[in-house]
Amino acid sequence: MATKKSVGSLKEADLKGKKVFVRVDLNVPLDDNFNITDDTRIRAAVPTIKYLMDHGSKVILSSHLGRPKGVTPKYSLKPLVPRLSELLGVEVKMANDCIGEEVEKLVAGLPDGGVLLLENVRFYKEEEKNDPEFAKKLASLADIYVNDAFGTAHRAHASTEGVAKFLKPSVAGFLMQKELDYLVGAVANPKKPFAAIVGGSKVSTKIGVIESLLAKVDILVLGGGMIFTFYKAQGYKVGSSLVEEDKLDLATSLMAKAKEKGVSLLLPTDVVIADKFAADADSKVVPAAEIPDGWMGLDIGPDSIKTFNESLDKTQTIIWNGPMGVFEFDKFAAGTVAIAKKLAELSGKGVTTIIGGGDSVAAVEKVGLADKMSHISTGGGASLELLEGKQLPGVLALNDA
Ligand SMILES: Nc1ncnc2c1ncn2[C@@H]1O[C@H](COP(=O)(O)OP(=O)(O)O)[C@@H](O)[C@H]1O
Ligand SMILES: O=C(OP(=O)(O)O)[C@H](O)COP(=O)(O)O
Repeated sequence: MATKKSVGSLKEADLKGKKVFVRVDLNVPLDDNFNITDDTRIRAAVPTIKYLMDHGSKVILSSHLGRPKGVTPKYSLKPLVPRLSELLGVEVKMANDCIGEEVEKLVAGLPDGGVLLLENVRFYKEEEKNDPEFAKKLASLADIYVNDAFGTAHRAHASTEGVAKFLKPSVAGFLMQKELDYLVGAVANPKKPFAAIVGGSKVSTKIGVIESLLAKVDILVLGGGMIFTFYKAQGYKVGSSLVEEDKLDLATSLMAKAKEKGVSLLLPTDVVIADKFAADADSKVVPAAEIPDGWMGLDIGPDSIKTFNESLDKTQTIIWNGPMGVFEFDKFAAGTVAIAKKLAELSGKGVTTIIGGGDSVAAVEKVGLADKMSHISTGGGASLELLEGKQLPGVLALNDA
């Protein structure tokens, strides 16, 4: 079955004076003093909220923060109110709960265009259990449901899935639609040649993505910790690099599958090795097949960067998931930085560049190139599931267009 891409549109909904329950993903990182260290997800939620405000809706925002077990003040959404208010240009009201009488009163007092933020929906265990009675209580607050929480769309929870059953219309917000357009649309009908770059630590977490992409791409570039399993499968010495011994046959079969499908599979030809897993490790560049005992590969080497760049120059669509090396250590960030720079450069030339969530987004942000890409996903797990060809419960629950 094709992944659901088309869902009811927010633009078709009658919004004036309506109470709209909007599930957003405001699960942002906070430091020990409750300062927001990355507000990307808040900014990404703004277009839908503003649209609803401008169309006279009473906006009820719901989100989770972290993974609390019961009511946990540390996971309150209150610290987000000032930034949200600033971005929206209104004073956002905060509820101390997400259901119940006090919340109902606050909703009743909302003017058209007003915004109320409900407290962390995961303070109730019923949320993650997708309890229908709890979903019904959430739904009873509103007339319409909008799901804009792409980052949580792979969870079948009460506020992301259950609530849609009790409210009509239930539609996707603009962020959700944009994520689907890129991660489903661009991948299903890419401008060709189409390349995927897959990195990250382990083959095991990316098998589904690699298999699914092998059916679609012209070029598959592999980097990160997973390459050593591919090297070992070819009989190379890998020193103390990360290897998944139980995935050697799988690596061999993925290489065979690429050949069978005519996909150009590119593995790094040289690697940056280290004498220990540390920021201050001794390092040197060696050919991929010559990693000495006691050394581990932590980044792709300069020759590989050159070859990868030359291949990427020929493409029209690129999707990237997973860093090329241990980019958290500056010494081993060059491969990841080079790929980020190449994608930024190609975006400027009209190539569609999609960053599929997770650590690759952190890497692109670290080098300040986030705004140069065609699309940066706000969901790690959710984008991975989409790229694997899975359906997202939060999307399936919405009314079809
Ligand atoms: N050669 C390597 N050896 C060990 N770890 C690596 C290597 N290359 C990358 N990594 C690590 O992989 C992690 C990201 O992996 P993963 O979670 O699979 O990526 P993503 O979050 O983008 O999907 C990073 O923390 C990075 O340090
Ligand atoms: O941060 C999130 O996921 P992500 O780290 O995979 O992008 C989402 O807010 C989902 O959170 P969850 O994984 O606790 O359900």
